[in-house]
Amino acid sequence: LSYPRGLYPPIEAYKTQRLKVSDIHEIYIEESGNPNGKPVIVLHGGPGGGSEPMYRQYFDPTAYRIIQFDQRGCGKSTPFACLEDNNTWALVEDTEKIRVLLGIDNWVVFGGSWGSTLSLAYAETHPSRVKALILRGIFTLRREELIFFYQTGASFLFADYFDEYLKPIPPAERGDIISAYHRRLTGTDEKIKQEAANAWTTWEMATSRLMVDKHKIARGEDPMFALAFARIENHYFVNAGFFREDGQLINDAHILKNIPGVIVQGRYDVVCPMKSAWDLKKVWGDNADLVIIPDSGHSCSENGIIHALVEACDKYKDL
Ligand SMILES: CNCC(=O)c1nnc(C(C)(C)C)o1
Repeated sequence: LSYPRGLYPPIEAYKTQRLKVSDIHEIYIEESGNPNGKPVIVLHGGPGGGSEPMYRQYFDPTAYRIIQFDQRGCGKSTPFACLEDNNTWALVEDTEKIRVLLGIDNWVVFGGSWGSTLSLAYAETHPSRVKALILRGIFTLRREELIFFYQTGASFLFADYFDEYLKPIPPAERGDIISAYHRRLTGTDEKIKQEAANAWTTWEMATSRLMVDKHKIARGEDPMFALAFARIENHYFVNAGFFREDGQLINDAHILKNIPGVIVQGRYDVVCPMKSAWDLKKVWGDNADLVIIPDSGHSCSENGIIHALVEACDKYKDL
């Protein structure tokens, strides 16, 4: 299969700033591209994954004012890996605070994986602020999604890496792996905490692409990245995403009916299986263009995913 569209060239931020968003949290914000361009907010995954310079490259830098930030407790936002006062609705309001700070009326909202979760939570709360949604690897944090990836499901396809993910958890606790990891990721034994963070993160890095990428797996051994990623992800999961009900983001997707959007979904995404993209499309309706990439997994760096995301960003750059 050929995917002619690639990333735009790497660019640097032209402005960075920090914004105090609560008594304890301060977030790090970057702007790049064209200061007078069409604004787009880029919501990173995880939660707790932090933003990346590569995320700027989906956008035509002459057309877009690209805004990124590190969500609470990760990347350059502080305090590092902090779970206190860290929840979905606080991040939705942080996104609004950034919009107001930057003097933006409405914007394109771009997010993959957890970033798609946060994009949906934001758009369903502030629909009038969203010109279009560009989403990848739909994750709505339903119980069935968490069970599939963290308990039983993906384990059938990546049985080898699943055994590594199980290693820090004794057999007696394997009936509820997310809770078992929670005890270790929030405990007082720093060695056990780091070992759990590395194993949790490596599981996700190993399963993120159609073809296992040893280089990507290495991120699981980056102690700082793994600690924030694992602690914050697990915290959101044990709290079921802080939603009022299981399936809230799908149930409320009728709110998006008049918002145009593109959903880019890898057919073989085992981290955020395509059922969630399908269920979302059925409620969001005709304004959602579902693009299933036949030979991709979860990662935003798969060739087919990049091609479709760059096409989607070009489609909305004149909105
Ligand atoms: C369930 N978490 C999926 C997610 O949001 C995610 N997966 N990998 C990432 C990073 C690219 C941020 C590492 O985020």
